[in-house]
Amino acid sequence: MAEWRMLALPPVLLAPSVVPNAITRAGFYDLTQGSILGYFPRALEQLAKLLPALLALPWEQREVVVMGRRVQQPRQICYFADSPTLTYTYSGLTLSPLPWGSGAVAQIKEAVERLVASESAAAGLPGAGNPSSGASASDCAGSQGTDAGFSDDNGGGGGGGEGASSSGGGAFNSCLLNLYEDGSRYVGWHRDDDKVFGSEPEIVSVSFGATRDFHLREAAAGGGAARRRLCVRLSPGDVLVMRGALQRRWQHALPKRAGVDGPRVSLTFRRIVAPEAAR
Ligand SMILES: O=C(O)CCC(=O)C(=O)O
Ligand SMILES: [Fe+2]
Repeated sequence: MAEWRMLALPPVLLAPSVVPNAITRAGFYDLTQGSILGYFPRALEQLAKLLPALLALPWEQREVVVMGRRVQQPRQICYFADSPTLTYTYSGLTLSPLPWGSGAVAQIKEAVERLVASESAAAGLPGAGNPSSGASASDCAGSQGTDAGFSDDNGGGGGGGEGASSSGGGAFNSCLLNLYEDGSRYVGWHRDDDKVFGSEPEIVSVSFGATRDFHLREAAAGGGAARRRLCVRLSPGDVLVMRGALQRRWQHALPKRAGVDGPRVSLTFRRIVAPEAAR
């Protein structure tokens, strides 16, 4: 039975008999051996009003290569970053970033950075950083007229001046957004363990629109044991932090859900610490 170690104060262990495979309380959890998951329900609920602006972004359904076959992704995506050099390539697809600008995505970015810093500090965890360090929405707003809307002074990755592990907190330098038009749209099991994000990436997601279930499972079970699994129900304004060994030891997915008619948008904030352009 899963018994997740909760890191935040008060140090409450989830009772397996009550919530064996779900996390419903706010806090940081160590799922296994430094695989950190933070869950902050409704933390950015006040930004749910931005859903119409998010839906109006230039979404694209893109083609990827899965096991040698070209297929359309079962969702739409949109990608933002600090600089045009922060491309992101996965499954044969290279994403070229849009600049943050000063709209909904920039607003959410700033709120996410503040939230992660304050929750990390409250839990006594590293990653408290300086919530307004590095590239902020106001930096970008003040830099219109530079390279197609990109700011001059923060290109090249390594946001916040942190080390290559990327778990150090501070500003995010990129964001992959997903649009799931209804319950037939999904993302399959995967890990966001690409080299560009460093060895211990921190990825923070924010959800808006329809409520959907986010699933996690151990990438490999230890010693012949069954893989552990976990489900987190994500509602508008919910924030999920993935840190430490989580991308190495666990996979995640957002499965199809019959009966969900409305769209869901997720923003997944990341730090590119080893830009593809620099290789
Ligand atoms: O939509 C979500 O919450 C998950 C998206 C995800 O896993 C990803 O963008 O890598
Ligand atoms: Fe992911």
